[in-house]
Amino acid sequence: MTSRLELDICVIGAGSAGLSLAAGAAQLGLKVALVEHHKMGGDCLNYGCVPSKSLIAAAQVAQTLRRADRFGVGAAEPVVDFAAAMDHVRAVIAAIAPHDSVERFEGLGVRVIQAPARFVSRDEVMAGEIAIRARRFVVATGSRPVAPPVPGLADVPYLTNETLFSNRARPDHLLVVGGGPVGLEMAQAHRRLGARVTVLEAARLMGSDDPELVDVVRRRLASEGIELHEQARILRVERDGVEVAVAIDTGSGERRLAGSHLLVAAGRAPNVEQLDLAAAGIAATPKGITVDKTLRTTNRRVYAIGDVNGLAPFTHMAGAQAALVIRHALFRLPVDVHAGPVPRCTYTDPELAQVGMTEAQARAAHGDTVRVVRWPLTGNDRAQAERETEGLVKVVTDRRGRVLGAGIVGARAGELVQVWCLALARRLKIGAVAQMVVPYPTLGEINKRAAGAYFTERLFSPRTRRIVGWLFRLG
Ligand SMILES: Cc1cc2nc3c(=O)[nH]c(=O)nc-3n(C[C@H](O)[C@H](O)[C@H](O)COP(=O)(O)OP(=O)(O)OC[C@H]3O[C@@H](n4cnc5c(N)ncnc54)[C@H](O)[C@@H]3O)c2cc1C
Ligand SMILES: NC(=O)c1ccc[n+]([C@@H]2O[C@H](COP(=O)([O-])OP(=O)(O)OC[C@H]3O[C@@H](n4cnc5c(N)ncnc54)[C@H](O)[C@@H]3O)[C@@H](O)[C@H]2O)c1
Repeated sequence: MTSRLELDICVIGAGSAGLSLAAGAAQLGLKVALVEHHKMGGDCLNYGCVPSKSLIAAAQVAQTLRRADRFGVGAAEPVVDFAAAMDHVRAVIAAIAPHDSVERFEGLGVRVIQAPARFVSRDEVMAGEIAIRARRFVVATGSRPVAPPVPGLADVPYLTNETLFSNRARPDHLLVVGGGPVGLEMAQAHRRLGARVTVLEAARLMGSDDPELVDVVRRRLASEGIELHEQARILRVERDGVEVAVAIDTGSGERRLAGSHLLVAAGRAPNVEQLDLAAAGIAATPKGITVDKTLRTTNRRVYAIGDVNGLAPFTHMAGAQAALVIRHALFRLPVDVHAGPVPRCTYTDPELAQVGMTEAQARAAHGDTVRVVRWPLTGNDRAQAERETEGLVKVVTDRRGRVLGAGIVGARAGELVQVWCLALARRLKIGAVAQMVVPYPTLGEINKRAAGAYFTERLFSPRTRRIVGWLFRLG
């Protein structure tokens, strides 16, 4: 029997975006419902960030053992219990799950409804047997892995991020389709845990990142024994006994690669099919629900945040978009989703982090007036101490020194990039970072040194030397 609910806000989807929105709105005193048809926590907790970073951590331990002799500690080929590594992944998910749980959200005053939601009109949603009317709806239904249109793919068993972390037997040979963040993070983790790994990428690895920085990652992956095929067009996929075989066009002919497992990590599609968006007058493209700068859809009562709008498919951006909707819908403040920087980090080893424009984007926008400064990790004492000297920071500014973007490849790049996130968010000039006093010896010093490099030429120029000489002799 249908029951009715009248609310201030109805949030559809309990992933990173929906949870942040529901928690914020409920704590501000609104009557909120959160509708989720599957697992609380969505992709990030169950099939995305959390399991992938947990597996990467296990793989890092294995790699540290292998390379311990550089520190005078006996190196050993680690004995990897793959199922136990997956138990570790499960345990991390379980440790974080209470934070995203029904119990916690009900404790915050949110009505959690575990059912699929769909629009029935511009201002009503059906969630199972509950008809919900609300002043505002927020669609936060996320995305799912896409299967590329490869002949034969539908007829072979393959893994995606939704099934990979349930696999408890180490693949003998993992074939990975896609050289984006999912493909590369998981390729390296599996390689380090003892699998043979081959990556097949249709274009180039990490296509949206700065090629100079990607090169450092590429070299490391190859040196660890991962077979990388870029510009590889997959012709077909087929079964080969118990194995899966992929035929690729290498440009100079066909090549056949057989593996024990196939992971498809070839991009994402928004979860919109079940929502009956047309019933609510909400427009969408294959990339996601169409939103304006306030994250409102073509139905002004409805917002769309997180992966489902296709703007910036990252957990931190899902949270940031939830905060914008709270500002706009609850506090009636102006917001612009395009105004702030979008940082990202791929957690390969070395990590590759980027915020703001890459050099190519900056040159396209500002021409040759941009300035580029770099600082290598070899020039950092802490990196030397830890034998983590591969990588660099690269900062791009406009001609007045305003920071346009920064990219870092190296150990803990995701942590190191944060100062540049602040610089971009506050529209700082590079001098602000150069003047910062930071503890020695830290990896973070590379940021200050890169910023300092911007001024080196001018600081130690003949003109400055003349001025200093003159000033010094004055007294
Ligand atoms: C392997 C992997 C690793 C990743 N690693 C990182 C990382 O390190 N850092 C990072 O920032 N990002 C990472 N991401 C991306 C990140 O996971 C996503 O950007 C984030 O989870 C998006 O959150 P969301 O709330 O928009 O969607 P989701 O987390 O997908 O949540 C959407 C929720 O809506 C529910 N839902 C869908 N349709 C309906 C319906 N009709 N009714 C009710 N409920 C519905 C779903 O069940 C789901 O729970 C990773 C992604 C993957 C796949
Ligand atoms: N560290 C992180 O922040 C992190 C980690 C993992 C995933 N994510 C997010 O998850 C999303 C999905 O990641 P992803 O890596 O699956 O997608 P992606 O779109 O970033 O990369 C997919 C790659 O697959 C390639 N590809 C597509 N079709 C192919 C084919 N037929 N044959 C060979 N290669 C093909 C593409 O050229 C591309 O390089 C991303 O948007 C990312 O933001 C983030």
